[in-house]
Parts: sequence; structure tokens; C-alpha cells
Amino acid sequence: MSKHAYVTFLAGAQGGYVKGVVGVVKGLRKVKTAYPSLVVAVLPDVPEEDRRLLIAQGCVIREVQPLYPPEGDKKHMDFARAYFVINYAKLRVWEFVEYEKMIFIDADMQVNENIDHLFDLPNGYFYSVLDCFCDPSWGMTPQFKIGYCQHSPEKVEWPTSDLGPPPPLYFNSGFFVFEPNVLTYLDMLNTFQETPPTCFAEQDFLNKYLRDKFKPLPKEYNMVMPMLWWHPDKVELSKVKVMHYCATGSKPWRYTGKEENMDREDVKMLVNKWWDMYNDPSLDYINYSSTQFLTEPVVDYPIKTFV
Ligand SMILES: O=c1ccn([C@@H]2O[C@H](COP(=O)(O)OP(=O)(O)O)[C@@H](O)[C@H]2O)c(=O)[nH]1
Ligand SMILES: OC[C@H]1O[C@H](O[C@@H]2[C@@H](O)[C@H](O)[C@@H](O)[C@H](O)[C@@H]2O)[C@H](O)[C@@H](O)[C@H]1O
Ligand SMILES: [Mn+2]
Repeated sequence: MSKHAYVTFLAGAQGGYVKGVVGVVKGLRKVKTAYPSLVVAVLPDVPEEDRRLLIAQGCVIREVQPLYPPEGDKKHMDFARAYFVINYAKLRVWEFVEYEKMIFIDADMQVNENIDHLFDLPNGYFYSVLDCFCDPSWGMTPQFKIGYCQHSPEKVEWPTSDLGPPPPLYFNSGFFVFEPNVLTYLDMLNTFQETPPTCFAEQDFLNKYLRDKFKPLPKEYNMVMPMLWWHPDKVELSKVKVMHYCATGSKPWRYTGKEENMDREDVKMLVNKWWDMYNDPSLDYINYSSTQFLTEPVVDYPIKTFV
């Protein structure tokens, strides 16, 4: 078994994110990754038919348990988006210690280029891409209120006299390179149990917990969609290696075009691009595996374990 793998996270059925996972695994095949067996950390509420679909698409299913924050101060339960609370379960990926290094990727991302070289980065660090503070989901933060973003720090200078030192670099936790490790995992969970929830859930937690280990990756490895309109001067779509459909209304499988910015031509193009890959039968596991002359037998999925 390979010591490297890509991993994503899947919860529930309502959001349609299983389609996102299929999009990710097909994207990985399209760019001819050496690690096409996408590990999917699924919560117990993911229905069996979705698990079967993912296995048929060449994914490896790993069930994980939900992770809830200590109740803490009730007012902190105001997440930037209500469903963010389930994202704390992402921390469970640190328990996948049969892999030495993994690349975590949200289900709402599309891989455009082979990024396997990230597995060769030096060990001992955590690699991720800087987030953008301009989206209204940041509305409750001082950064948003004064219009400060780490992608264009020259535009609005941080008022040190009023707010103290500028905030430390902050990554988006939709994409990261990490090393699963039992000791880190246990320590992380202990710290987590003592940490009141905050608006960006596991992303805030990881930013704090991994501050000393964090090394920024170029933004092309996780192009958060709101960058297109908040920092147009910084975006070159042809160079984007991994696109993150995180703007409100932009998840391709439930796109309606109605929300703010969703009628933009670049957004429509990106949504179509995602659908082209999703609908491409040559990227289905069954076709791909036959072209790769895989000799391993296809083992039937043990349904019983999930009933
Ligand atoms: O109902 C849900 C919500 C989230 N997710 C997973 O959690 C990730 C983080 O949520 P999302 O991408 O919607 O957050 P955003 O990046 O839009 O803030 C998703 O990509 C999925 O992998 C899921 O499977 N089901
Ligand atoms: O649970 C916290 C979540 O936080 C992140 O949310 C994003 C997103 O909501 C954008 O719309 C904002 O513009 C962006 O700045 C913000 O960070 C991750 O993408 C997601 O994977 C998850 O970790
Ligand atoms: Mn996402």
C-alpha cells in the first residue's frame, strides 16, 4: 500500500457533497495522479448507496465519528455558516496513520493539474494556502470591518494603535498537506476539548493549533473563489491548480446562478468546467481501471458493517 494518499471528508446526504467527492476523484484521475485511491472520511450519517457509489468510483471509505466542541460560551456557537460545526470531524484524518503523508482536499474542489509533488515537501510542517478575508462570511471579524486582507495588505494598513499587532497568517482549511500521527492526534483532541467553538470551526482551531508548523503554499493550490472578485489582479485562472468552489451559491452540483456574483462569466465557466469533468465517462473508475490493466480483484463491499 502506498504511504501517500489524498483524503476528503463527507458528511450527510442533504448537501449533495457526494457528487463533489466523485468530482475530486475523477479530477485526480484526469491529472494522472500516482495516488488515485482517494480516501473518504465519512460520518456515520452517509447513506450506504453513497458509500457504494464512491467505492464504485475507486474511493476508499473510512468511517469516522463526529467531533463536537465543548459547549463553551453559547455566543461562540454562531458559526460563519451553520453547518460548519460538522467540519470539526475533519480533525479525525490525523488518525489515518497507515499513511505517512496525506493531502486533504474539500469535496467542493476541482483538481486541474497534477500536484503529487506536494508529497515531496519536507516533513515536519503543515502546508496550506492563505485565506481571503473579504467575503461577507468574515463579517463579524475586525479584518472585514476595516477591509484588511492578507492577500493585499498594502491596500488597508493594519491600525496597530487600535487593534494591536496584525493577525498572524491564516490559512483556508479546505486544502492542506499533513502527516497523520497518533500523538499529534491525541494532543489535538485534548486541546480541542478545552477550546470553545469559534465562527470558522475546525479552520480557526487548526490555525491556532498549527501556527508554528504552518508553511504557506502558493494560492494556486487552493484558489478560493471569492478571490476572483475581491483580488482580480492576483488571479490568473489558467494557472490555478486546484479551484475551491466555496463562494455562496457556487457548489456546481446545486448551482442556480441566483446568488451574488454567480451570474459572472468566469463563475459560469468554472461551474461548466466542473460538470464537464463530472460527466466525462472516460474518467469513471470502471473505464480508467480497465485502461490501467489493474489486476487486483474487485472485492464486493461489506454492507453488513454499516447496518
Ligand atoms: O453537508 C456537508 C457539509 C460539508 N461537507 C464536507 O465538508 C467540507 C467543508 O464544507 P464546505 O466545502 O461546504 O465549506 P466551504 O469551503 O464552502 O466553506 C466539504 O467540502 C465537504 O467535504 C459535507 O460532506 N457535507
Ligand atoms: O468549517 C470552516 C470552513 O472554513 C472554510 O470556509 C471558507 C468559506 O466559507 C468561504 O466562503 C469564505 O470566503 C472563506 O474565507 C472561508 O474561510 C473552508 O473553506 C471550509 O473547508 C471549512 O473549513
Ligand atoms: Mn470547501
